[in-house]
Amino acid sequence: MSEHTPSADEPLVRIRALTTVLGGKVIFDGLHLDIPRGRITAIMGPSGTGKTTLLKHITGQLRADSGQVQVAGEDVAALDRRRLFALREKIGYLFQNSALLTDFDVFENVAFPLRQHTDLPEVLIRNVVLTKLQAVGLRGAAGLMPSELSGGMARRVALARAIVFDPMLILYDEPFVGLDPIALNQVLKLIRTLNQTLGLTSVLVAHELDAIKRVADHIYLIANGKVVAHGEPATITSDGSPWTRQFFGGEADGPVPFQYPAGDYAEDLGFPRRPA
Ligand SMILES: Nc1ncnc2c1ncn2[C@@H]1O[C@H](COP(=O)(O)OP(=O)(O)OP(=O)(O)O)[C@@H](O)[C@H]1O
Repeated sequence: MSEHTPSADEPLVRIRALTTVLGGKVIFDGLHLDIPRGRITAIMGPSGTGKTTLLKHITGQLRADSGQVQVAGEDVAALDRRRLFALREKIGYLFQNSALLTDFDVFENVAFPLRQHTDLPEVLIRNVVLTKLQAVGLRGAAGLMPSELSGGMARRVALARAIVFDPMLILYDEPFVGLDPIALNQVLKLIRTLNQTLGLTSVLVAHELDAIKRVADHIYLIANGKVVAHGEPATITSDGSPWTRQFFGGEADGPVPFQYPAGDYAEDLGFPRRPA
């Protein structure tokens, strides 16, 4: 790809002065953020704050209005189509809904990206798929259909598929939603184990603070288009700032107001205006 060879302690993802406007709304307003290599980084923030949008910037699905998103030393916006696809092959993406193909069994779901993007012989496809299924503990489920899987199993199959190209980076978007405690623990354990054994870098978007505390090395809290807090789970949640107090304390009112901006209440109710 490029001639730039990033060093091991350079962040894998470097976001600088990112500004994004969608539908007339400012989502990011000069966002700065680093995703260090080999670590598990959690991105948290109120609903609609732009967490999924941030993941789309990292994969180059979305262009910024200004600022820069660098992945492995490359400016994502400057990549041509071919190099963008090459970059995307090195990024695994796990969605909340798992997005398995319902007409294909587990084996074929994991094999799908290999069949789409490579000419590997069947024997190698089989080898890769079974290795990935073994890594998520589901080699024995290769012949099951998605309808026969629990929510936790479906999430693990999707994870096997997300690592099929041995990515350098894996993006988890709401991976814990709807999981029972056992499945949640299995997914947490997998995120941690895969990060270590495959030498991955992981980015995790989620709302479940308890789960995040157990798996993430550090947390970015994003609100109003910027990073409002950053730190290790043990310290960030008690740093005393109004943002962390409201977000991690689950307070209904604070920097994120309870009331959506509105006009004058009395006027809305049709009361006569009071003289000034
Ligand atoms: N293509 C688009 N056009 C216009 N607005 C968009 C578009 N995509 C996202 N948005 C808006 O951008 C904001 C951020 O959306 P995003 O899905 O990134 O938030 P989020 O932090 O992931 O939210 P949640 O926690 O609820 O999943 C939302 O207000 C959303 O409505």
